[in-house]
Amino acid sequence: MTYFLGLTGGIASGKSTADEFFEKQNIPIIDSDLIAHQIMEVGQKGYQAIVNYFGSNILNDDQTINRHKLGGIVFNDKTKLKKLNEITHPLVHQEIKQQMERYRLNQEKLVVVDVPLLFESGFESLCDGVLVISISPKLQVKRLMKRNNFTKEEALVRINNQMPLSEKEKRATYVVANTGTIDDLEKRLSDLLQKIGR
Ligand SMILES: CC(C)(COP(=O)(O)OP(=O)(O)OC[C@H]1O[C@@H](n2cnc3c(N)ncnc32)[C@H](O)[C@@H]1O)[C@@H](O)C(=O)NCCC(=O)NCCS
Ligand SMILES: Nc1ncnc2c1ncn2[C@@H]1O[C@H](COP(=O)(O)OP(=O)(O)OP(=O)(O)O)[C@@H](O)[C@H]1O
Repeated sequence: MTYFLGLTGGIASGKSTADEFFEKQNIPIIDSDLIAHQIMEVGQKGYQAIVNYFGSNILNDDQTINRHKLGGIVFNDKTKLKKLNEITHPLVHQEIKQQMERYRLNQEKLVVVDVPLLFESGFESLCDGVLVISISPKLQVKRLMKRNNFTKEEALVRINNQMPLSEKEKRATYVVANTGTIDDLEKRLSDLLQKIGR
């Protein structure tokens, strides 16, 4: 039986950094951010619906969707974020489920399913356990500002568009703090794999 480990957390809490560790252990990852990006590529299922709703001003010169610009729009307008979610989420969820089914059929032992909005979209019921990567609000702001070159205000807007990390921690099966170095995180994840026994 495949064990599906849901992986979630807040924006910039360290999910992708955790994925890098799991990849090094040859554990397959289903990456929903990547899937969301793929479905909005030119000619893919989400592209036209997004352009129809948001208009051609969100396009780059080569007709690809400018995600930075789109992010700037939706994270400052709840109605537009809701609309983007309505377009993208069914497509993303369908692809995640298909990938899960393929791994199940291949009798893969452990698969990590990285879904930033896992609890918000009720995905925990499809997972055998959920790991939340947690950090303090202060560190989250700091890492997000540094990675995305955001002002503090821009970082807070993104964070506040998500379920509070403290709420996610309450709902988690496992919580791993990413408050130290990346080596510390890897050690904690390694201990977790021992615990899960895979
Ligand atoms: C708004 C978009 C274009 C911004 O793209 P960008 O490349 O700048 O960011 P990226 O996709 O890498 O997301 C970074 C992080 O933002 C957060 N985030 C992304 N989408 C959302 C959302 N709809 N609501 C709240 N937080 C979100 C997540 O923590 C995610 O890990 C993009 O995030 C998007 O299309 N979002 C809608 C689809 C979605 O919900 N994706 C999340 C996985 S299902
Ligand atoms: N332990 C750590 N020490 C220092 N920097 C870290 C640590 N863990 C992650 N980072 C950095 O913090 C930033 C956010 O981490 P990461 O991209 O893994 O978060 P994420 O949860 O995947 O973000 P998103 O929700 O946007 O997908 C990155 O720049 C990453 O390199």
